[in-house]
Parts: sequence; C-alpha cells; structure tokens
Amino acid sequence: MPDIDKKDRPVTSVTDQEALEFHAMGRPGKLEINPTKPMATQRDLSLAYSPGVAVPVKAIAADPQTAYDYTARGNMVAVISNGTAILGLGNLGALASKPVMEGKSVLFKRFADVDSIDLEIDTENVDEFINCVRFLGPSFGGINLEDIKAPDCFVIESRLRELMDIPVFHDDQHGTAIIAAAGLINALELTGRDLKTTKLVCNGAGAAAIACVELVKAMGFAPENIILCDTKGVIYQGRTEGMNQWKSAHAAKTEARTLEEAMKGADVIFGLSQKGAFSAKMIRSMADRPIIFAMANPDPEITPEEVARIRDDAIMATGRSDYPNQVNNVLGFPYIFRGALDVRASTINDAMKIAAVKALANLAREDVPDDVVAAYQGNRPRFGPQYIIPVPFDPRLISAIPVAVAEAAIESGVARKVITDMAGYARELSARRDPIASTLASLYERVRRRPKRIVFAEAEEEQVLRAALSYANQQLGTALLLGREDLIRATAERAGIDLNRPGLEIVNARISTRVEAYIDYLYARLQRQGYLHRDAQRLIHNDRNHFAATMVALGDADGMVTGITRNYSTALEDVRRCIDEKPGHRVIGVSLALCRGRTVFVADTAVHDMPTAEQLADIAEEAAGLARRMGYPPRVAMLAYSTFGHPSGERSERVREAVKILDRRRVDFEYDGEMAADVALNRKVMEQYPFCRLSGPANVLVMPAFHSASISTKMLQELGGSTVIGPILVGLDKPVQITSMGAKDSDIVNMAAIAAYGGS
Ligand SMILES: NC(=O)C1=CN([C@@H]2O[C@H](COP(=O)(O)OP(=O)(O)OC[C@H]3O[C@@H](n4cnc5c(N)ncnc54)[C@H](OP(=O)(O)O)[C@@H]3O)[C@@H](O)[C@H]2O)C=CC1
Ligand SMILES: CC(=O)C(=O)O
Ligand SMILES: [Mg+2]
Repeated sequence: MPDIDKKDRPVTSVTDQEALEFHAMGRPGKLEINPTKPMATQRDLSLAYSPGVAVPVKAIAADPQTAYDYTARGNMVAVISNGTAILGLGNLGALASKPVMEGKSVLFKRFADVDSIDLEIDTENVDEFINCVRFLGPSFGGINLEDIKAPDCFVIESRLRELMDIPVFHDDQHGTAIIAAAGLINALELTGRDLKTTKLVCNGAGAAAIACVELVKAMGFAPENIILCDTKGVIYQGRTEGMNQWKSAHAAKTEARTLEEAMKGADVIFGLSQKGAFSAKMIRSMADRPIIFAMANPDPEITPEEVARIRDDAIMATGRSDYPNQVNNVLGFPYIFRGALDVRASTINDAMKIAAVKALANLAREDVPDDVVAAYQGNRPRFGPQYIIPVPFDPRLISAIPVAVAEAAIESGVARKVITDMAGYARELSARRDPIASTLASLYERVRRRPKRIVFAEAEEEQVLRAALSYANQQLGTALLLGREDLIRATAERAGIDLNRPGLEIVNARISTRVEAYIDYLYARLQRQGYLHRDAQRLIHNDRNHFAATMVALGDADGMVTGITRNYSTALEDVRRCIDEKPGHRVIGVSLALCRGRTVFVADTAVHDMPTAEQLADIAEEAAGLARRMGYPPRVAMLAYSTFGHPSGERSERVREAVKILDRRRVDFEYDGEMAADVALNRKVMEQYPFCRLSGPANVLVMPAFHSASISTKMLQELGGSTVIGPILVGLDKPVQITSMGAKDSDIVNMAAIAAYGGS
C-alpha cells in the first residue's frame, strides 16, 4: 500500500461536544415513529381502530401469515442489546448501549428502508434475556441482536433461533463475518493467495472473532492455519485459563503463546479486539503483502497511517468510514434483513449468508458505472488494494445484496413468500434508496479532495464558530473567521472551541492589509450607481457581508457563507453589490426537500418574485443544472394550479409559455407542464395524462412564483416532516451561500460545503 496521503487520512470528523449536541438537538435521540395512515376523520378512526380494526384481527387469527398484509410486522426489525459489549468499549450496560442501537435502527431505515426499533434489555442473565425476547416474535419480522458479549451471545442466539420462527441474527457475529469474508476473498485474489494455504491470526475470541473464524473455515481455510488469540494470548490446545467451549473448538496446535509470536509470518490478521492491540513489531513480522483487517470500533487495533510507516505492501482495512476499505457490518445487516423480510424468511441460514458474501465480493470487482461514481467522491474506484469492498453509500448494495439473499432463501426452502420476478424486485429495491445521503456524502468528499478556503462572514456568532470548527474538523478546508478578533475569541471561549487548531484562521477586517484593495474594487463597481468613495469605505469597514463577498470576488477566499444575522434578501443584495451573475446565467435559489426517501429540487425559492415566462424557463435550466451536478437526472415539472390547460388563467398561461420557450431552446433535460403538484409527483395521477413527456415523477419543481415556492417548501418542512436544505444560490459568478436567519450549525456547515463544492 502506498503511503497514506492526505485524502486517505482519517477525518477526525467530530468532536465530543459535536457528538453530544448532535444527539441532543431537536427531538433528543435519532428516532421517532410516524403513522402510515391518516387518522383525520371519524371514518379513519373507525377503520384504524374500533370497530374496523376487528376485521384484520380476525383475519390474522384465522391465518397468521396475513399479519404481513395487515400490520407493519413484515418490515419491522427489533435491534436488541443488553450493552455487554458495546462496540469495542466493553460492558457499559443496557442504557448506555441505546445510542448505538438507535443508530443501527436508523441505518436499517436509511440504507434499506427497513423500519426498526431499538430494545435495550437490562439484564446480564442469559435466561432472563432469552425469556424477554422469545415472546416478542409477533411484533417483528426479524430480530437483530447487537453488542452482547461472548460467550453469552452464542447461547442467546442459538436458543432464540430454536424458539422463534423469524430470523434471529447476531449482527456482531454474522454481519461482521460476512463483510470480513467478502473483503478477505478479494484481498486473497489481489495477493495471489490460495485460501487452503493462507495463514490467518485472529486477535479477539469473542462474538465477532469466533463467527469470522467459523466462516473462513467453512470457506476452505485449513483449521491448522488459523490461530485465535484473546487477552491471555494464543488459544492453544490444552490451555485452561479463560477458556470456553467456543474458544476450545478453535484451539490451535502451536508452540506460539503470544500474539507477537503468532503473527510472525502470518498472511492475514483480523483484529476484533481493542484499540491499539497490534504493534509495529508485529506488523513488520508478517509475511509479504500482508492482509490486515483492524476492525475494532471506534478505534482500530492499528491505524492505516501506522501501518504505512512500517511497510508499503499491506492491504489494510478498518471498521471506520474515514479510511479506505471499511469492513463494517453496516454493509450487511440492512440488506440481509431486507432480502429476508421480502420473502418472509423464517430464518437467516448459511446459504443466505454465503450469498451475501459473494454478492458483496463481486460488487467490488465490477466496474463502477457512471451513476455510482458520485458515491465514490467522483472518483471511479478500481478493484485493488485500496478498494476491496464497496463503501456503505454505494447505491448498488440495495439491489445486489437483498436479491442474492432472497434467492438463497427461496432455494434453501426458508422463504414463506416466493418472488418470481427478480428483475422487477431489483428495480423496486433501487426505488427504496434515499439518494440524498450519498449525494451529500459525495459532495463532502469531493470538497475534501480539493479543500477550499471559505469565509464565515458572521464568525462572532456561536453557531457559526461551531460550523467553522466542524468544517475544519471534517477537512473540508480552511474556515476563515471574519469578525472582531476579541469578540470571536470571547465567543470561542464561551463555546469551548480551540481557535489554535489547524484549519481556522481569524480575519480581522479592521487590521486587514487588503482593505484598500477591497474599497477600490467596490467603488469601481458602484460609483455609477450613486455610491461615493466614502460609501464604499463604509461598506467595507463596517459590513461583514461586503468585506467577505469582496474577499471572494478578489480570490482571497474560495467561497462564503452568511445569513445568520440578516434576512435573506438583504444578505443577497449585499453580496450582489460585490459579485455578478455568471455570464449567461440567472441567479436563483433552489431548495432541496428531502421527504420519505424522495429528494426534490424546488425553484426559485429566493430571487424572482413574479417571474416572466422567459425567467421561468431560465429558472428551469438553472435548477436542472444543479440537480444534474448533484447526480440527479433532472425531470422538471413546470408547476401551476392547472394541468395542461385546465382550468385556464393568467399565471398558468405564463407557465405554458415557459414550456414553449424551453421547446425553442431545445434544452437537454426532461420537462413538461404546466401541471399541478400531484400530477408532477404522483405516478398514478400522471398516468391520466399519457402524453406527458416526463418519464417518471418529477424531481425538479419550478414554481410559478416566489410566494408559492416559499410557502410550499416551508409547509413541507413544518407539516410534511421534510428536511429542507437551502435555498442554494446558483448562477452567481463566485460561490456564495446564504443560510436562513438563526440556522443551526449543521445547516451552516452544509451550506459552507455547498459553497466549497460550487467552487470545485
Ligand atoms: N468492524 C465491524 O463491523 C465490527 C467490529 N467489531 C469489533 O470487534 C471487537 C470485539 O467485539 P465483540 O466480538 O462483539 O466483543 P466480545 O466482548 O464478544 O469479544 C471481545 C473479545 O476480544 C478479546 N480482547 C479484548 N481486548 C483484547 C486484547 N487487547 N487483545 C486480545 N484480545 C482482546 C476478548 O478476550 P477475552 O475473551 O480474553 O476477554 C474477547 O475474546 C470490538 O472492538 C468491536 O467494535 C465487532 C463487530 C463488528
Ligand atoms: C460495528 C459494530 O457492530 C461493532 O463494532 O460492534
Ligand atoms: Mg456491534
């Protein structure tokens, strides 16, 4: 492996304080429950509750399988822990495990649209735990056991598998083993090794380690080539101290007694133990082209930087997302359960696990198509030492793995529902993916590769300073903090922010040597608009937005973010005094609304009050361009209160005219209109207009006027539970983004990253 260069260095992405604030902000925690049926009228109530609810009750009593049709059971997984082995942090108890379990539930939803709830069970007694879970079967389509220490986890899992007729899957065992095995198959291929002769040492002999070793043996590794170690050293035949039957089953015939002795000449090392367990000496003593999977979380047994300092021929993987080759069970459990649930599997058996291993390993060997490149930060990865396994944001995972798992379940006879049209199933799966997570991740990653100097124009505000710190911590570039130094320092002290860390620079407008140049620039722009030299002086000296925008205009910063202390239109006016629109473009605002797995771009949410037909056509072009740059093939709906001529009216006429203008311009994206929002967004309603030129529901909505754009996005946010990002300013000659007044630090970082992206 080459030296770890900057892009491969870990992003010390978050501070402890950020992590706490993230979990505390808004509604505490990471989950909430939303109903899927309206409960608005007396009729709804009668159907959902008494008396209507009695009908599905009787149906399920007569045929239990109908629970999959009439309740949420079939898409619901419980993530269950007692907190006895939380990541690599050890036994910190059931309650302390809740953030991890909520996190796993969110990952289920995010990556595979599986609904999930965390259950923390406050007992270390194995029988009590089993008794608590065994009766929960009717509630769930599957049980994901998590972070339960060995050997208890082995007993718990096998008893529950016997007792329950739904999949019971201990993620730390099998999830980890599946991902590690997939990565290993590929690493063996790359280093030309035969698994029958490959020597593997596994440090750790707990849940994850035992399952990994069992799986690699099942794959064909020779038992005599595998050595397991724990806190007492090598698990050798005849050892009595700290043993249990699961360790004994893998006890090796060897003279080695310590990890250091075991690792001499080893081809592969698995770390499923604790931070820092591998020393430089151990790594140096391994065979040529060693395979090192340091999988302890949150910190690996050895870091890729440490390995790179010792040798340059290793294939290195960790459990973390901030290094290449993340071997982490997040690549498995959402998709394995997705496949299992979709065929109503009674269990997750070895055939399904092996199918997942193969699907995952194969995916890394396939060419990465264009529409997937975004998940890889715009770089097309090639199968090799730095890419042995797909990243969690790879959009192909959602269709590849569940299909393989479902097929294996059907073939091995554990499916209670058979899917015959697998191609159709794969298409349905792709539609479940929420692309925004990968879109934002790839946007951040692209910036990370070309870090930018972004001026934070209101750095005296605490949430701006926090955002700037996060920007620097995430290695997005340098955050230039504009403001009075004494005030910035006072705010930083109050907020506990260390201003001396790399990536933060204070720009004190009062003592800047660039002031004269900025005044000259601004005066030259404004002198024929009624401004005196004194006015330009006053704007640069006293106004942060003018100073910051001029910094960007003259190349002293790559982009700017502002908006916390001033309303949007005022901030935009400030900026536009300093920066023009890009030649041939129109400045507009586009909001990104993320709702129930869908992402739609709404325009113009910032600039044009009552756009003309010509302006609406421009807005469509700008918004389509942004959608495309963010990886979405644009399908633009020109919205109105009417659809294709009915009912007629002046505003709709203007929208119709805009469509004709786009026709004349021969633009290279899908568009149509005028149409109402339900026609644009609902496939079934759109089908009533078979001549409509959109190939599917619109993802870019051009609003007929600012008021409808603004009102609808705010209603989506407040009533529809959507996350709204933006308005994102497009069409300016230099990247500037304006947040809404009082925005949170996380919103400000997003906008700073978008500004930095715009300047890429
Ligand atoms: N990347 C991934 O996807 C995953 C990573 N993991 C990581 O694997 C680790 C273990 O998790 P899990 O199996 O669930 O936990 P368990 O508690 O079941 O097992 C821990 C094992 O690690 C051993 N161990 C601890 N410290 C050391 C050490 N310094 N040297 C050698 N052995 C040590 C223990 O030894 P003893 O038996 O003597 O107590 C025990 O065998 C954690 O760091 C976890 O984060 C786990 C699951 C998934
Ligand atoms: C990733 C995971 O499940 C663990 O470290 O425990
Ligand atoms: Mg775990």
